Amino acid sequence: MFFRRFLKYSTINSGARSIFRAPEKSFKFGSNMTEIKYLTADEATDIDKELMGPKQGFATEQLVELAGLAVAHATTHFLTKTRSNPKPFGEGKIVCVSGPGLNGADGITAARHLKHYGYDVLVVYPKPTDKEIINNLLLQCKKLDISVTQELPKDLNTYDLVLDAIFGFSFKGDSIREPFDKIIEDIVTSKVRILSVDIPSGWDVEKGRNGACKQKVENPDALISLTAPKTCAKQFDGEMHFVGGRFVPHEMQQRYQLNLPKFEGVEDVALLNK
Ligand SMILES: NC(=O)C1=CN([C@@H]2O[C@H](COP(=O)(O)OP(=O)(O)OC[C@H]3O[C@@H](n4cnc5c(N)ncnc54)[C@H](O)[C@@H]3O)[C@@H](O)[C@H]2O)[C@H](O)CC1
Ligand SMILES: [K+]
Repeated sequence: MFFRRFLKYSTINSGARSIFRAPEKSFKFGSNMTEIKYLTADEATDIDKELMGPKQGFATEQLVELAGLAVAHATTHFLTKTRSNPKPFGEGKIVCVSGPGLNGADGITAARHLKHYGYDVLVVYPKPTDKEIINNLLLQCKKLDISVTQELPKDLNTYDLVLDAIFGFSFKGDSIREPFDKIIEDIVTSKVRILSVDIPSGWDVEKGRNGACKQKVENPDALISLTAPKTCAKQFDGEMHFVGGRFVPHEMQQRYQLNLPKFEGVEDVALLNK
């Protein structure tokens, strides 16, 4: 049984580092292969609410920290192992573009971790807020000498990666309001590769790029689905699709039949096969 499981997984090697590549179908003992769960919008919201409510007792800050750390790890895996121009760990310029909600908070948290890893990081936070959680995260970045601006850098094309942390599963509507409409347009028309956090911004949680919104991060190069992939992630056809955030209690995983892949060692991200 273990041998069969082993055969279903492959490892991507890059020097001494490796990351577990899990199949989109994860193994369930004593049964056939069971597909990883793709969440509807309602399921994603329910899981989020339950985790942060009295039933499970997680603080928002805790989940954002765990999500942001997973985003930082997925970013390093992508930049060190991408088929085109991979870079040594800690080398490269990353611009994190953060929206007004918790998707943005995940990105700002990732930016802080990436700076500790040695990356040259810029945070673009276009719409100032009075949310304490976000302002604390921005302060932590500034204390680490990470520049925080409201506009994209003029030399965007010199960056190695854009972290798309603009909108996650609470995005709604058939158009994007200012200033994010222009920002998304500038990102997608640049040459910089994009790693989207949880959902490519502007995609519908279920209909994906076929949703009503015309402005969107149409073709990200990488995606990290947090907690579990949303239905839209079935349409992702970029280079690397990670699932990240190793914090869902086992009972919840079973009740929602998430069928998450096994995370290798201390990894909090797993790469899903396409
Ligand atoms: N599931 C988990 O365990 C965790 C998920 N996390 C991340 O949080 C986001 C969802 O965060 P939320 O705050 O609910 O919303 P968003 O960040 O997706 O965005 C809401 C934000 O966007 C504005 N907005 C909505 N539609 C539009 C529009 N058409 N134009 C302009 N602006 C729009 C809205 O007003 C709000 O301000 C999830 O995806 C994960 O990334 C956390 O990490 C916690 C753990
Ligand atoms: K996003």
